[in-house]
Amino acid sequence: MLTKQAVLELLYKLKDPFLHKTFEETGGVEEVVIKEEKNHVSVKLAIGKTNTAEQMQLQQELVAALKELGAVTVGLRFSQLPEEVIAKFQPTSEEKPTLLSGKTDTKFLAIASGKGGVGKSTVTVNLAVALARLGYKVGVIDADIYGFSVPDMMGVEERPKLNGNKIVPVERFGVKIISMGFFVEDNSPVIWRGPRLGKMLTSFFKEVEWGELDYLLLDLPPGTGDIALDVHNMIPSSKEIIVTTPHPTAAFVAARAGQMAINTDHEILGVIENMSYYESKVTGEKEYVFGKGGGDKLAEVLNTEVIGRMALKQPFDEEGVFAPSVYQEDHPNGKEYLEVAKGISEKF
Ligand SMILES: Nc1ncnc2c1ncn2[C@@H]1O[C@H](COP(=O)(O)OP(=O)(O)OP(=O)(O)O)[C@@H](O)[C@H]1O
Repeated sequence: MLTKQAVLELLYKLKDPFLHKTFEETGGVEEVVIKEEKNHVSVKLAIGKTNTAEQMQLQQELVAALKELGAVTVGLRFSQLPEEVIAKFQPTSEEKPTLLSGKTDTKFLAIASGKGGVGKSTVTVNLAVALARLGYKVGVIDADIYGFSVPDMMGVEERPKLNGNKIVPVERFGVKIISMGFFVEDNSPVIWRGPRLGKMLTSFFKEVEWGELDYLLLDLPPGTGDIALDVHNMIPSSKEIIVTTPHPTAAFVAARAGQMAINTDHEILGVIENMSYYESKVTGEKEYVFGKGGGDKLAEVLNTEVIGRMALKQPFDEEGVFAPSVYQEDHPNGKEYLEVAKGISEKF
């Protein structure tokens, strides 16, 4: 039965993942609200340290346990316990250098688009694989938090493991991947709010055991909203690629994303025009099904160049390999991505 009493009993027994004391001892249960008619429960917990791998694990366990109690939807909010309470249980905490501290040789490459569905994630995934094919050590952060798709596109079914308090990214085609998709249950109704999403993203940099990386690619949320802006501001120094289709309207919208990159001091490396053309299987002729000129127009507006044009074409069917959006090395788009990756590695 989903009652406040039952939820409180459950919470009191759980331990703060950072302080290793029960929430009864730390006094960390701040709020429990139940909406009976919707079988919804929302819980506010104060913990020793927020946005850690341990918090993510606690979230997963908590959602599962609350559902077992009968909750259909769950809202979780975390905040930090007051310093004096933390000090009582944990006298010191040390700040370690991280990927975000600027003491890293990793090059950040963000992939942005003006709107959804133009192929931004497809470009991210294939550029990452192409850079790995060239021998670089590559990571991908799927920062498209609401619309995460990188794991699916690369055919990743497993979830990351923990090593101590660090998250070990999943590796596929030589690319290390981290995605919000790994921390959300399938079709989970967990409600993620704006600021929390931003903090989650920080932990993707700080709490993940990336090892040495030459390139870290970021699949940005589409558009120019808050999250996209948060992400732009969060990365210390990043070059950016803007993806558009050849349609003039798409390019017009993409220009706003480009402007956002410029406003946040991210240098634009170039434009990739995706779904540029369709090559007829019969005549070999190129048909410009989505129009022509969008990429060039965008590049002109942003004072940059078109660094790649990808055909409207699915990857080859490959027996035993499930990666719906990864182009093979001998695929026309696979070859084009390799050229783009070479160009990027020469410039950057
Ligand atoms: N060059 C291409 N040829 C054929 N299909 C493509 C191509 N590029 C992308 N697609 C398909 O188009 C759809 C949208 O692509 P994708 O998810 O990469 O776009 P997106 O811009 O990241 O969208 P969102 O931001 O909404 O997640 C996917 O189904 C993808 O497989």
